[in-house]
Parts: sequence; C-alpha cells; structure tokens
Amino acid sequence: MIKLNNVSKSFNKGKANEVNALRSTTIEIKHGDNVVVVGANGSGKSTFLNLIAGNLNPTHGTILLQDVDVTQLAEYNRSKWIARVFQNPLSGTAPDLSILTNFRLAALRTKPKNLTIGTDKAFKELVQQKLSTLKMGLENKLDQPMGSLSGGQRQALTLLMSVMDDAKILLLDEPTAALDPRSANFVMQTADKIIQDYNLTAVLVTHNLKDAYTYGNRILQFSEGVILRDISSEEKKQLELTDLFAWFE
Ligand SMILES: Nc1ncnc2c1ncn2[C@@H]1O[C@H](COP(=O)(O)OP(=O)(O)OP(=O)(O)O)[C@@H](O)[C@H]1O
Repeated sequence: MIKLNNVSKSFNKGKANEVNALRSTTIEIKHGDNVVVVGANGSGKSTFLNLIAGNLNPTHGTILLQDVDVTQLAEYNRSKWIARVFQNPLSGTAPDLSILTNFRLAALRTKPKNLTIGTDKAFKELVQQKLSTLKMGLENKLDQPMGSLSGGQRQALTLLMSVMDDAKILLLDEPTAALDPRSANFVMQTADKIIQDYNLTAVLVTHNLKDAYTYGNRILQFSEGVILRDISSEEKKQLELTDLFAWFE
C-alpha cells in the first residue's frame, strides 16, 4: 500500500527558478494495484516515484508505505519494501561477473552486513528455480557473464533480482525506454508475470501509451505536477487506445 497525503515537492524554493514538481497530491495505491503513470516531459512522474522511493523528501505532506509513515525515512531504510528498476539495463549489473555472482551481489545489497544469503549450493538452486519460471533458458547458464546477455535479457534479470528479497512494491521507471520493440515487449511481459507471481504493488512510469493501455489496472496521467486523470480498473476496461493518445493532443 502506498499513500500520499497532500504531498508537494518544490525545487529551488523561494528562488526565481522555483519549480513545483508535485502539487498537493493525495492518492492511495492499494495492495496489488498495478498502476501505470503517463504524462508529458516534466509533468512530475519521476518526482512521484522518487518521493515514494525516498530519494527525494517532500516539501509538504506525508507518505505511508504498508501503513507505516515513512516521510522521514531514508531511501535505504525503505528498501526492504521497495524494489526499483530504471531505464538503463546496464545499470545495476556488473557485465564481467557471472549471472550467479550478480544475483549474489544483488541479494547482499539489501541485507544487513551480518547476514549471509545461505550456502553457495542453496543460493544457486534458489536462483535456478526463480530463473526457470521466466522460461529464458538461463537457469543452466549461471556461469555465463552478465555482459554476454542482450539488453532485454539483462533487464529481465534485473527485474527478478530486484524482487527476490521480499519486496512488496515495485517501481519501474521507464524500464523499456532503452530497448528495441521486441526486447521491450519481452521485458514488459516479464514484469507483468513477476508482479503477478510475487503479488506486488507496482507503479510503472512510461511514455509508451500502448503499454499503458495493455498493462496494469489503473492509469494516472500527470500534468504540470498534478494528477489530471485517475482511471480505475472499471474505467480502463471502457477505454480505447486512441483515447489515451487523445489525452496528449
Ligand atoms: N533535482 C531537480 N532540481 C530542479 N528541478 C527539478 C529536479 N528534478 C526535477 N525537476 C523539475 O521538476 C519538474 C518535474 O520533473 P520530473 O522529472 O518529475 O518530470 P517527468 O514527468 O518525470 O519528466 P520526463 O518524462 O521528462 O522524465 C520538471 O520541471 C523538472 O525540470
């Protein structure tokens, strides 16, 4: 569950170049919601994700995750709830290291320093089992270097790595923007499967209106720092793809 109560975010407050990136926004995203966020450049989409993730603090208002007020909580301390995937499939993975080592590093990143992630054998079996559900044929190629995979494969693995640690909320920040259409489709389908399989609450920011139409059960359209449209699951069923394009005319 994600809740924003009257949240605003200004940059350069009080200066000539002040920007109100998010204005008095109140919204609740329920457990299991799969929300797609669209909007023109500069409309506040990334600011919205950054406020949820905690790498920006609101100027006003409060933010709750899983019923806990996290407004003052740093990004690191929210990471037990939040998995986040960015645009660039190369970020967050080490190309020269094996697939398995990349999974190991990702698992260690969210663990306190005194915790281990099980024996090599147990961890390898866990990764194999999780990977096999994606049907990419990689479960028996864990020694292959990460850099030998395509951008789409890497992004799919990044997604899986990000949620293996019991995250409840998945934030996707234009995860397919750097990919060709076929790879982008593959990554979106993988993301959709992972969201279902892991029973996640998800927020996807995208400029791809076809994806916004195809995936998720709710659409938010941002405009100049406010939520201009909040399309529910029932309303979304009545929408045509052309309606989404018309929002941007
Ligand atoms: N760190 C910052 N300092 C100053 N202004 C910022 C900062 N981050 C964002 N902004 C401004 O806040 C507004 C909202 O930006 P934001 O990145 O949230 O938009 P967006 O909808 O994600 O855009 P895009 O689709 O281009 O990624 C923009 O006017 C942007 O220039």
